[in-house]
Amino acid sequence: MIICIDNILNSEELKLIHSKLTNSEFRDGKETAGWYAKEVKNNLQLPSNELTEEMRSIVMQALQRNRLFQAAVRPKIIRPIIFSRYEPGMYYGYHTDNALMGNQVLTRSDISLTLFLSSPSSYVGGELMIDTSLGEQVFKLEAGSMIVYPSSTLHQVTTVTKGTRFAAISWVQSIIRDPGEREILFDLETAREALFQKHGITPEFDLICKTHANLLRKWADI
Ligand SMILES: O=C(O)CCC(=O)C(=O)O
Ligand SMILES: [Fe+2]
Repeated sequence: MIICIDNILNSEELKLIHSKLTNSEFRDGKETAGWYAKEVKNNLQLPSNELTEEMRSIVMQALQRNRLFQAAVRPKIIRPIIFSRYEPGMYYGYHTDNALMGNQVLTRSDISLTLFLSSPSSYVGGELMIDTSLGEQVFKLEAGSMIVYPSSTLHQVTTVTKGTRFAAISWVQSIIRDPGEREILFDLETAREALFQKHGITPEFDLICKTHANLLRKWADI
C-alpha cells in the first residue's frame, strides 16, 4: 500500500524547519548507507545534534497526531528522522532499504516514509520513483506532504538538476507486520468511520468495531 498524506506539517512548522535547515551543516549521506547503497547514494544529510533533535521532535509530533498515518502504518517503532538535501547533480539510485536497522535495538523496516520539505516548483528532478507491480511510479509532493511506501520495494531519487530538494525520511516497524493484514485493518477502519459519519452508532457499526478489534488482537505483534 502506497499512501500520500497531505499537510503533515502546518505552514508554521514548515517555515520553522526550513529556517533551521538553511542554517545547518550537512554531511555526505554515504555515512549512513549500507555497503552497496553507498555506490548509488549521492546526497547530503544532517548529523545528529541539538538542531536536528528540535526538527525531529516537530516531525514526530506531527506523525503522532496524524490519524491517517496512524491508521495506515500502525507504528511500533519510528527510526530517528533523517533530514536530507539534494543539490544539482545529486541523486540516490535504485536501492532497497536495509531490512534491519539500528545497533543495540534492532528495528525491522516495514514502511519507508518521505516527508517532502521543498516546494516542487523550487527544484527540477528529485522525484521519488518506486518500482511497483504496476510499473515505476513517480512522486513529487507538495512541501509538508508525505508518502509512505513498503520498505520492500526498489526505489530511487532521480537527479536534481536545478534548485534544492530538502526532505525528511524515516522507517517504521509496524505493529502489524504483514502488509495484507495492515491493509485489511486500514480498510475496516476507513469503512467504520464512514459508516459512523453517515448513520452514527448502529448494530452494523458495532459489528465492524468488534471485527476490527478482534483482528487487531489476533494480528498485533507487540
Ligand atoms: O528522499 C527520498 O525520497 C528517499 C530516500 C531514500 O530512499 C533513502 O534514504 O533510503
Ligand atoms: Fe531508500
